[in-house]
Amino acid sequence: MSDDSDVKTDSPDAGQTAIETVLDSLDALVYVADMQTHELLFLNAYGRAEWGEIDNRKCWQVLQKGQKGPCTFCNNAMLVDAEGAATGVQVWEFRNTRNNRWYQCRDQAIRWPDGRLVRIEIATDITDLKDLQTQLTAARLQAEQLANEDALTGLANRRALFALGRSAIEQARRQGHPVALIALDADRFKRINDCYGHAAGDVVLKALAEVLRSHTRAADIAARLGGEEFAVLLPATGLKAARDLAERLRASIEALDIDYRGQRIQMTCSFGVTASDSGSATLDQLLNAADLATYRAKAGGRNRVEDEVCR
Ligand SMILES: Nc1nc2c(ncn2[C@@H]2O[C@H](COP(=O)(O)OP(=O)(O)OP(=O)(O)O)[C@@H](O)[C@H]2O)c(=O)[nH]1
Repeated sequence: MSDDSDVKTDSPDAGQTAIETVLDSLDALVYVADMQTHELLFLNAYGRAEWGEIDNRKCWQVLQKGQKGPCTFCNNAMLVDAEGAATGVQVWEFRNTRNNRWYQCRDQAIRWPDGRLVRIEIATDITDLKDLQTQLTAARLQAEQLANEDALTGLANRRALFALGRSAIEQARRQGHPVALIALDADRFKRINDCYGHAAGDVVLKALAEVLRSHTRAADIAARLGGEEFAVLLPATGLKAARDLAERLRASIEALDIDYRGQRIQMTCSFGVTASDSGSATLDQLLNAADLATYRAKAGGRNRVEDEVCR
């Protein structure tokens, strides 16, 4: 038995209509362009709705913005090999220059009915996915930063000092360089909190961190170990240079005149300095030696620098 619909789908025209119906129903851009001239041979309904009719134009004239010639990123050359045979599907991601949306493009060279090789592209909009990826990357970077950064001062935290410090010390040991550590502890910080309030104490800790930041090199690691305790790890630095730096830090902190809501706050710190000549000490050993020296600085009257060789 044969009815009207059988007759329609059997005819070449009907077949073409069916294929175009399928292509025009896709939630994706499908286009075909001549690989030599870039003449646009087919654009499905999705493409026409987004970029307009073909109107005897080339692919780059329809799909891209303000170009005077073919796209600099055109991948036609990758779609055929040296013998002119199709190389298969090339998948890539691209941000369209006309609508700024992201697409995953699947490109391929195919034989057109008249025998020439043409380029077919199927491109799906992945903008939402890209936005999500961007948000996830930003969130991951932020989480990594938060995990390594002291929230109040923005300095490295204890965890980061250990993570970064171990590799800095390892490098110093391999190169036979010295490595030094300055520990500092705010003097009578409880009084600052008690007199001016905890928020004022926070402002003072931030000012102290700023002094450390402004006196250290990129390779140094300034960290807040917790509370009012800080440390600076100094790669390729011997005891004498570290002591000199600690003295400059001490004087700069003593000279701070912090304005907190109209009140002037001064502070001092006690410093313990240590160094390992050949970089052979561990970070724990450096911290312990610096702690001993800090303890002596506190016991000796505060606002001073003491040192301790780390063996
Ligand atoms: N504002 C503020 N205060 C903090 C923070 N962390 C710790 N502190 C305070 O720092 C003070 C430390 O006090 P202590 O350990 O007694 O030492 P100190 O008063 O500095 O005395 P010395 O170390 O002996 O000179 C405490 O009052 C803590 O509450 C913080 O993040 N912000």
